[in-house]
Amino acid sequence: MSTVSIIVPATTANLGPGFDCIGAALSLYNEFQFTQINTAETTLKINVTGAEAERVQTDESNLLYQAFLKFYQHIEKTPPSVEIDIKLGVPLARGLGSSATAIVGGLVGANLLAGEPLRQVEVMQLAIEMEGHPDNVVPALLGGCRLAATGLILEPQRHRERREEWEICNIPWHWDVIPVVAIPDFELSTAEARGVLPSEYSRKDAIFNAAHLGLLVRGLESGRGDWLRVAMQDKIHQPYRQSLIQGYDPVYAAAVNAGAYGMVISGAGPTLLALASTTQAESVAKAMESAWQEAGVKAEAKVLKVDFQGARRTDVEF
Ligand SMILES: Nc1ncnc2c1ncn2[C@@H]1O[C@H](COP(=O)(O)OP(=O)(O)O)[C@@H](O)[C@H]1O
Ligand SMILES: N[C@@H](CCOP(=O)(O)O)C(=O)O
Repeated sequence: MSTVSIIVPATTANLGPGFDCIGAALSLYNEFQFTQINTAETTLKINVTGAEAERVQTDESNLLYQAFLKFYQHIEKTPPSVEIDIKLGVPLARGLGSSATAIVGGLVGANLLAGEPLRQVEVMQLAIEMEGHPDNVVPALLGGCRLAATGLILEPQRHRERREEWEICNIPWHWDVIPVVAIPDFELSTAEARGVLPSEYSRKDAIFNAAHLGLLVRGLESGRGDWLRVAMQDKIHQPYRQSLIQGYDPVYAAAVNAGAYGMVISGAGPTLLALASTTQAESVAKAMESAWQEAGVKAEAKVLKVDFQGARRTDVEF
């Protein structure tokens, strides 16, 4: 019988203008333990603890287990019987990458149990395939703030474009840029929040986001609040999602009035993310929480750190 324990950080994806391509890992964690059991037939037992534990499936449809199965399918081996313990620290369906923790957790746990036949880059590839976009699974796996892009190869004879492998770029994060999240007590599924987005955009909006993403990267690196204030604006997803988030406008006003550089929707929402200096972060958190409460929504705000390690094993010392 062998056991591995890992933690996987929450993420905040998009950061305003970087829809589907940039995200950062945060100091909020899900913990997963995998115990391999030797039985003739493949069996599964899942135990879940923590807030909203009853909302997580404990059968084969569990997303963590789906990722575990995908790993074994990929290496063309029969999955072993396993008991999985899940300790939830990342709230579900709030735009903090709970699904990414499950996908990364299932793949990393399976890889460790199997004796690490896959390299980290291969695990990452599988995770992106499962999630459908890289901006939450990549920082969840690697930690830090990461930008992901692929090259496209034209295949004229087949009338299509094919993706090359992902290029992952580490985006330096200035020590005085502090992530503050305000998490409301209602859920918004990523699928629903993607469903309200248009399929095409104007050239004006594309140029707006290209410029703002460039400025965001330099703002995060330099810690320049004047750049971040402008850079966090976006025309690709936020204008369409704000109406799904009751209280967005007053919480935005409260965050900026309390000294935040700016505020954006975290991932697909409904959590709202402000970036602020160390000296302002606590007051920004309090202001966001109260504004949300005044708008009739119970919410909890947290001053977090960027997690620079990503998914990691916790049952062995390195
Ligand atoms: N620890 C977990 N174990 C299993 N499944 C999970 C876990 N965390 C999240 N999920 C699945 O992911 C879903 C939420 O995904 P999603 O709507 O993308 O929101 P989020 O923004 O939190 O990633 C949950 O409803 C659940 O099905
Ligand atoms: N780019 C995606 C990110 C979804 O992140 P999540 O944390 O909400 O799962 C999107 O905005 O749809």
